Amino acid sequence: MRLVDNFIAGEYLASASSRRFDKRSPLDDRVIASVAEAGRGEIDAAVGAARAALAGEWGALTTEQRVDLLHGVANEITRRFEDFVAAEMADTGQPGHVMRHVFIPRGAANFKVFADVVKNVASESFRMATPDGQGALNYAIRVPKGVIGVICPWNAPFMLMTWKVGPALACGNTVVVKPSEESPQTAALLGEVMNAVGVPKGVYNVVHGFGPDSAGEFLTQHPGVDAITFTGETRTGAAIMKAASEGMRDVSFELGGKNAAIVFADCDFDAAVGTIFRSAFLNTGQVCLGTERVYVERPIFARFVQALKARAETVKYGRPEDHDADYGPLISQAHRQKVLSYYRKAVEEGATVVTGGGVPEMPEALADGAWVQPTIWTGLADDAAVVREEIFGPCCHIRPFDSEDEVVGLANDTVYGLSTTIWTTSLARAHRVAARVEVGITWVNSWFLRDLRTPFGGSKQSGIGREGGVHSLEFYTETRNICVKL
Ligand SMILES: NC(=O)C1=CN([C@@H]2O[C@H](COP(=O)(O)OP(=O)(O)OC[C@H]3O[C@@H](n4cnc5c(N)ncnc54)[C@H](O)[C@@H]3O)[C@@H](O)[C@H]2O)C=CC1
Ligand SMILES: O=C(O)/C=C/C=C(\O)C(=O)O
Repeated sequence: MRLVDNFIAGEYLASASSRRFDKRSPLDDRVIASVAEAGRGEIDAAVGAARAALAGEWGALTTEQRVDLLHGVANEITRRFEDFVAAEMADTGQPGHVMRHVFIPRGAANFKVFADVVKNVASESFRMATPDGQGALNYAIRVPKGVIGVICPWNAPFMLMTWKVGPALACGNTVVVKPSEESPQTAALLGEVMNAVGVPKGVYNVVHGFGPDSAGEFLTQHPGVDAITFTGETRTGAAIMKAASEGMRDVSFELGGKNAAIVFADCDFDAAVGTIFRSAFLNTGQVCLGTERVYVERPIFARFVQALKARAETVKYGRPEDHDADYGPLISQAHRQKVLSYYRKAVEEGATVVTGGGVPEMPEALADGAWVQPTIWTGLADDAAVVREEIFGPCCHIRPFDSEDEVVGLANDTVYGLSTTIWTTSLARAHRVAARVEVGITWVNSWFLRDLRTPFGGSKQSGIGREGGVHSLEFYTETRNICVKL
C-alpha cells in the first residue's frame, strides 16, 4: 500500500495530526493508498510557502526563465510518463490507453502550451490626445494574481489539475492544489517532477483531504489565497463562491453539465453513432463534457437507438492494463450508489430501458468494484429527473424531435450550459443551430477536439469565466494600466 503525503515547500510531509484516510481501488474496493489529511496547520504552511516563493526566487525570474522551467516540467512528465499512467490508472481504474493517449499527454501539454502563450502574448497600448497637444501613452502590464487555490475533481485528475496549474505558473503565480480525495496520486507525483526540474520550493504545493470541514474548505477560506479555480459539482461551486466572497477573491469555475447531442437526419450516421457512443460512455460517463441527452430527428430515431444500443453492448469490461478492455468502473462505491439510484429512478419515471440499467456480472476478483452497465433509455418525459439532473455516469436518454426550433428549445431547457454536439451535413444549419444553443462549447460533427488556445468554460450554472489560451491570462493575471504623459 502506498503512503501519499502532502507536498509543502518542496517536501513530502504527513499531517501534524497524523490523520490519514484510505484510498480504495475502484476496480475491487481494496485499499491501495493511505493519504495524509491536511488540517488547518498544513494549509497555513502550504499557503505560507506559496507566498514566500512569490516574494523569493520564483517572483524574481524573468518570463523566459519561467517558460524554460515549465518546458522542463513538461519534458520530465514525458520522461516519467509510465509512472503517471500507473498512478492515474490506480486512482481511477480507467483503461490504460485513455491515460496514454489522452489524459497524461494533455498534462504535459498543459505546461508547454501555456508557457508559450505567456511568452508570445502582446500587451495592449493606446496613445491618447491631451490638451497641450503632446499626448500620453497608456500601456497595460500583467502581473500574477498571487497564490492560487486549485480545487480539483477525480474524473480526469491529472489533465484537469494541470489545466489549472500550467497557466497559473506560466503567469508567475504560485499554487496550493487540493486534489480530490478519490484521486490524490498524480498531484503528489508532480511534486517529484517540480523538484527534479528545479522549480523553486513553495511554488507548487499539494494538500490532501475532503471538502467541507477539511482541506478543501480550509484552503478556500484561507485569507492568504488570492484567487480560486475549481472544477466539480455546481453545488460545491456555490459553497466555494461564498468562501471566496470573504476578501473579494476572484473565482474561475467549471461546473456540472447535462449536455445534449443534436442529431439531424442528414448527418453522417456512422460518425454520429460512433462519436456519441464515446461522448456518453468514455471514462464510464464521467466526463463533464459528456452527453447525457440525445435528440434525434424522427426519421432516423429508431435506427439510431438500435445502432447506439448495439455499440454500447460491445464494451469490454476489464482492468486498466488489459489491452482489450475499453470500459472501467465508476470512481467509487459512493458514486456507484448515486448512479444506480438514477438507474432505478429512470424505471420509476417510466423509461424504456434500451440496454443496461444495472450491474454487470464480473469475475470474482473484480466483483467488489464500482461497476455499472452502460445504459440507454427512451420514453422519458422532458421534466423527468433523469433528463434534467447531471448523473455523471455511463448513461443517456434518447428522444425524437421534428423541427429545428423544437430541438433548440429542448437542448436549452436546462439550468446547465457546458457543451453540445451537433450532427448534420448542412453547413448553414450547423452554424444556425450552434449560435442558438446556450452553451460555452459546441462541437459540430465531432466531440472533445481540444485546441488549448480556445475559450473553454460553461454558460448558466455550468461555470464562471473562460480558460484556455489568452483567456487563462484574464484569470491568472491582474492587468494594470500605466499612463505616461509625453
Ligand atoms: N464538471 C466536472 O468536471 C465534474 C463534475 N462532477 C460532479 O460532481 C459530482 C460529485 O463529485 P465530487 O468529486 O464529489 O465533486 P465535488 O464538487 O464534491 O468535489 C470536487 C472537489 O471539490 C472539493 N470540495 C468539495 N466540497 C468542498 C467545499 N465545500 N469547499 C472546498 N472544496 C470542496 C472536493 O474535495 C474535490 O476536491 C459528480 O457526481 C458530478 O456530478 C465531478 C467531477 C467533475
Ligand atoms: O479538456 C479540458 O481542458 C477539460 C476537459 C474537462 C473534462 O473532461 C471534465 O471535466 O470532465
